[in-house]
Amino acid sequence: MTHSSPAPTRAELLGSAVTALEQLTRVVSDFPSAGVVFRDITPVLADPGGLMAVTQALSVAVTQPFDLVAGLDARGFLLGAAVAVHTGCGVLAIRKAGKLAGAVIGKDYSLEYGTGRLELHPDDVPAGARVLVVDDVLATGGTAAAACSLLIQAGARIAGVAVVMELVDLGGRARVEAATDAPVVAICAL
Ligand SMILES: O=P(O)(O)OC[C@H]1O[C@H](OP(=O)(O)OP(=O)(O)O)[C@H](O)[C@@H]1O
Ligand SMILES: Nc1ncnc2[nH]cnc12
Repeated sequence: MTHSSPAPTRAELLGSAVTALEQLTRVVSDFPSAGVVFRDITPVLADPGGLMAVTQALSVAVTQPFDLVAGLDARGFLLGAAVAVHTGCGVLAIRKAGKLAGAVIGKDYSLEYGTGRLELHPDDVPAGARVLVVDDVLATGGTAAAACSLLIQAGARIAGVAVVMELVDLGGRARVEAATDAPVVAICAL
């Protein structure tokens, strides 16, 4: 008779990701502009255990069911695709302006170190789809709030917003919560 170990709990999956993030995140001062402390998770993603831990944690961070994952340009693409494969969903690319071909809807936003515009192909969103929005960092919340607004405009329902890291002092959570009633969950809050 074989004995398999029980599946890890949600708390264990979140804890493993926090450990990987603490060990592997690169912190860079004054990037991309003076005064910004940049939290770079690319070393976490380059590590097989780190990538798996963060993917598993993002996949269970929001407990509401979802049918589709949306990854936010550009680091959110890596995470969104990983979560989509892990959970058996498709993935939407919410891209910076001028990159998506064909009919798009767009929204201007501001973030910690500038301004931008996000775009989405509304035809890729099935009516009423429950979408999990995935990104690496929640800072001022401008990016995630704009993404939620676009998805809602396209006919989706937001299942939740899952991010790897929340920079709490920048107050982004309130901005996202103004755009959606869905839960906003960060694996780690700094
Ligand atoms: O909460 P906010 O203040 O909006 O900031 C968070 C956003 O900032 C970063 O993206 P960035 O625009 O630097 O793009 P990148 O992923 O292409 O580096 C990060 O990946 C988030 O998407
Ligand atoms: N401080 C920061 N580090 C990494 N990504 C960010 N996006 C916005 N602010 C950021």
